[in-house]
Amino acid sequence: MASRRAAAMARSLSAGLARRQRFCHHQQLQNPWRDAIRTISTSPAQPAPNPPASDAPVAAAAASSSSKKRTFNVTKADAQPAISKHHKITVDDKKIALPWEEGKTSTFQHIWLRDHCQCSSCMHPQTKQRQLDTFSIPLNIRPSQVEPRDEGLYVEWWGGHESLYPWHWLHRHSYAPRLERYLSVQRKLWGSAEITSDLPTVKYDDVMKSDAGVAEWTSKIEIYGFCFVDGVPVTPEATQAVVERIAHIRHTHYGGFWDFTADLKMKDMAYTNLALPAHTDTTYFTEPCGLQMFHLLEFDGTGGESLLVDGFRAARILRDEKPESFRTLSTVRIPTHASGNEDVSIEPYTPFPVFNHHPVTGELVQIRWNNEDRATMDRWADPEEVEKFYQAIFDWNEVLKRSDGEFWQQLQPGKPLIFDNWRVLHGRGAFTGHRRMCGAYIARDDFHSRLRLTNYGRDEILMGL
Ligand SMILES: C[N+](C)(C)CCCC[C@H](N)C(=O)O
Ligand SMILES: O=C(O)CCC(=O)C(=O)O
Repeated sequence: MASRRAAAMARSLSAGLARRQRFCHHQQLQNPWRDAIRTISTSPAQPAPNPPASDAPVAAAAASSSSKKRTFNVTKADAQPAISKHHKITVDDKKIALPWEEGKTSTFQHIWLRDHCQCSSCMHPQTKQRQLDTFSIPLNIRPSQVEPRDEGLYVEWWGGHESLYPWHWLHRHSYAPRLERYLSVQRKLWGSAEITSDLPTVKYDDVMKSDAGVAEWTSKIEIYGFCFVDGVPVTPEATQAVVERIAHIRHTHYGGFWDFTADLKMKDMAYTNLALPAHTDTTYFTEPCGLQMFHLLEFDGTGGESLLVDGFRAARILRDEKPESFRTLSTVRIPTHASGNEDVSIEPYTPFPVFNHHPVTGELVQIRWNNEDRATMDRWADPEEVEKFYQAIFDWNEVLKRSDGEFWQQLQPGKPLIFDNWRVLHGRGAFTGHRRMCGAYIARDDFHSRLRLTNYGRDEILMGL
């Protein structure tokens, strides 16, 4: 029995790892909880501190919920972190200390643990929203019993509410110390030569018929910053159906799904036959669009090639070669606007710099660069900064224009392109003749939702929330 179970565990874990290999073949996924099979230690139950005097505040909500039939919402993961067999779980008036087999000890404040109870009366089983009234928990709440069990840590609280915290949940959410890194994908930065020989592409049929196809598609967009879809019927309808396999379209003042030609129907230079230098779209929104799809439906003229530049690679080059300019473009906020159409004049609630970094990790997460949509820059903390800013954008432009970073491709009917508008800059050569393009925007968070769910599975994602 045990060997069959171990074999099943190994199979499901290796399947999980295999799936992860496909998703993250360009990165070392730092997820120790997925790479090691752990057993569960059953160290003896620890006597909890004496229950409080009878006049201690008891959480009314907790007391009433103990009468309802509840499930603990516990799904046992294939591999669980194990608590130490040799060190005891300790409980004081403020927190619980959990010694892990790996040698570290996590501490959790009682109020935090009670507030994060996963049972079906505290966490809505369908909506995964907290339905516990946090503010009914006494701030000085303490457990009346703590007991390690196979599935996890069992706690009975003052007032009788019972909680069960799966070991893998506790290990994942350990905050003192943090034990696990968030799921993160190491992106593959590219220059034109290397990407031309290895164009990220997926098949229309794969994308349309299964979420596994969408998993491959979204992971390639995340790793490379763009991806072609091969074999799409040359119609706006089929193109819209493909892009909606990722998420609903983000509507803007250009409409939802767009189908455009050089007719200036919208008062933006995209609706002309002019060349457009490398830029990111919608820099005038507080949140620029996440993905953008282009499908060339008709073209009978000359020119009109599409340009892609890996903005994260270009930013790294600028940082290494001209650190002062990189710093300037990471700090100087650039006003932007979209005011061509009579009925709009769009600006973000505040200007943003070209390079926007994650507030916690510091990593570069978003590039906002469109020199055409840059508004008048008349707010300088120090007017001496003006020359430094122009030097910085000249340096940035010089890097963007380097041929080893420019990937030029004439789009083909039937093979639409989708790209990460927070990372990859795009542009176009001037053209003659009739040229009809269709496509759409998708919001960044909607893209990431689909990326994570199709590549990691709902249980895994929910466990991390
Ligand atoms: C909607 N469609 C993609 C056709 C045109 C978008 C216009 C792009 C605009 N100049 C910007 O940089 O945001
Ligand atoms: O027409 C194209 O190929 C691209 C237009 C463009 O850059 C845009 O719409 O932002």
